Amino acid sequence: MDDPVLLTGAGGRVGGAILDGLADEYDWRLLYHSQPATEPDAEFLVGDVTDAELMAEACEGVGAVIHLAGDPRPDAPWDSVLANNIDGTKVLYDAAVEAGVERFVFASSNHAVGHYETDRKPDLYRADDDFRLDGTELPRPGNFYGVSKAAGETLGRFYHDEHGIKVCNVRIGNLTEGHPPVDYERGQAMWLSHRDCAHLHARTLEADYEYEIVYGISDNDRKYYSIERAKAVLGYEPMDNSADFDGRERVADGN
Ligand SMILES: NC(=O)C1=CN([C@@H]2O[C@H](COP(=O)(O)OP(=O)(O)OC[C@H]3O[C@@H](n4cnc5c(N)ncnc54)[C@H](O)[C@@H]3O)[C@@H](O)[C@H]2O)C=CC1
Ligand SMILES: O=C1O[C@H](COP(=O)(O)O)[C@@H](O)[C@H](O)[C@H]1O
Repeated sequence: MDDPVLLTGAGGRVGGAILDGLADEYDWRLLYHSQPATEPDAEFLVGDVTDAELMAEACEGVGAVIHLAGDPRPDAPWDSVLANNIDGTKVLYDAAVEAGVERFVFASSNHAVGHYETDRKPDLYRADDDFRLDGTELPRPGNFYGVSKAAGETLGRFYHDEHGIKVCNVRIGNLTEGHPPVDYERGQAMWLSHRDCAHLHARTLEADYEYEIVYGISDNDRKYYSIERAKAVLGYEPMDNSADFDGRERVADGN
């Protein structure tokens, strides 16, 4: 991707992981919700994704959008996900299509499919369980936040079919820095390390696809999300595995 890349939610956790790994790799245009504490090294804007005029400005001349901005709380109330996640994504898609943006990468979530776990937990969190979701299944959100992520994926389906924009929905697992979640089997099964997060998003900017739903987790021994689609379509080559950690300590380097 030679053209500038718009990164919304740049000041958040996922945005930090992407910029840590890829700051020098792309010509970034960053969207912050409020004025960042330190001056970013890249071009930036401040405002809300529901602001259509600002999103038109944000999308002008960009080749790709990585859309992270939104309310990330699994227990977020309906009013918040409706405005920040659903309406914000729709406003940004409109601006991207109008500006002729080539591809749109959407931060979806494990919570879009949370209810597949209901009758299978805790077994599916364990390494010897071979149940896998692969992205072809229908959404089964476990909360309104998950509903908003399923809605974002469906908006992408519409804008792809209607306008031809390339869309990659990444159902992100649980991003934590340095080590997987401690004493949390679900989190270890869906851990996404910072470097795998950055690499995966680089692949979403480089690979050839039309409309995709992939899972964004590291290559954990415990897993119930398949990463085969991300490997095959995007060329994702994760480096980390939550099984290599004992609590906060890396005790092996299996991958
Ligand atoms: N951190 C994780 O493990 C996961 C994150 N995700 C998704 O990834 C995205 C980023 O998540 P995090 O970085 O963890 O959250 P975060 O809260 O650290 O970052 C989100 C950023 O978006 C901004 N934002 C929120 N509403 C906005 C609006 N209306 N307009 C402009 N900016 C707005 C916030 O100010 C914040 O800087 C979210 O869409 C979240 O749902 C999905 C699955 C897992
Ligand atoms: O989508 C998200 O998922 C992760 C993992 O969910 P959790 O319920 O196991 O914590 C969550 O940490 C993150 O905040 C959220 O945006």
